[in-house]
Amino acid sequence: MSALFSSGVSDTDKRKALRAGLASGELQRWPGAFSPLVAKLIADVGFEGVYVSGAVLSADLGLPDIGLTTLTEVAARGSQIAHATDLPALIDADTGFGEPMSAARTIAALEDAGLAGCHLEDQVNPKRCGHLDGKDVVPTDTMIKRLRAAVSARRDENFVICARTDARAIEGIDAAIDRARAYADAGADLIFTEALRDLGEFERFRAAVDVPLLANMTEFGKSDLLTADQLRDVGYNAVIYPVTTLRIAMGAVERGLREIASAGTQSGLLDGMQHRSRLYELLRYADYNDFDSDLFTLEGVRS
Ligand SMILES: C[C@](O)(C(=O)O)[C@H](CC(=O)O)C(=O)O
Ligand SMILES: [Mg+2]
Repeated sequence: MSALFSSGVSDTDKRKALRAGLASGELQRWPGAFSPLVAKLIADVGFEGVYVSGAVLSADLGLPDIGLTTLTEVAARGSQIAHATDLPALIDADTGFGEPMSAARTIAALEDAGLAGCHLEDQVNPKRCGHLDGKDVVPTDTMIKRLRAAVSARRDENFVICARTDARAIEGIDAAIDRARAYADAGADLIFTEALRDLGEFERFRAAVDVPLLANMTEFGKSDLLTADQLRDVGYNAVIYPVTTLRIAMGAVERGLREIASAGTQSGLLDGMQHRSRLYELLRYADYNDFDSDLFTLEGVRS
């Protein structure tokens, strides 16, 4: 069981766990945590890791996902989420927050923040959601510079640097595969294959690239929603559900607010709510009480 106050597993050990998961041949499932509390729930339900989404981080601040957030904001929220769980957390670093030297600094900041890895994408700035039209990619050699800078700044060799290619929707699948190969040669540990259409495209990617691959099962986008079994059978190594928990929560919040506005009470909503006792269980309320009473007893002994 994890420690109180913060994670009981060191950043180094989480990174080793992430690497081991990627090498295990088992599909690593990383739902997005929109808060530290959600990260605790993800661990409790039994997933292998936690994802910290840029789209969610922006939306949570009331902003669209168009590259407005700063490294400081992303690293700070990432740190809160990463330290709330014993699971490794992979964070969305967008385009690296600037030119290659800034991408390098991003890696240092995210390592310091306790993340187990991050992804950098080959979009131009300002970036867009990978499932929307109107995005664009930088030339391959520009992305390679971004990646090389990132890799050279890494101090913990186990920190996972994932390269995301957005090229499928712009240049087609063959170009996306060529880019993935080039990014792996530049030192990427994992390739995020953004906005592939269907199972056949995931299969093509898997057959063409021999580094670990990550699938993005985001809703209302360009990709079919494939099951974990389908992705496992194709040989993908990791899957993220980046915005899913936020969409579930916001759907419920909106329905609830409308009911309170119309019915004048929330009493019809109680069955759908997380109970106070379940919240306290997740937060380990009783363990904090024990900790506190131990302290109290200790003081009693001293006086
Ligand atoms: C994975 C992603 O980069 C994110 O920020 O979570 C988004 C998800 C989304 O907007 O649905 C993306 O795919 O660009
Ligand atoms: Mg993103």
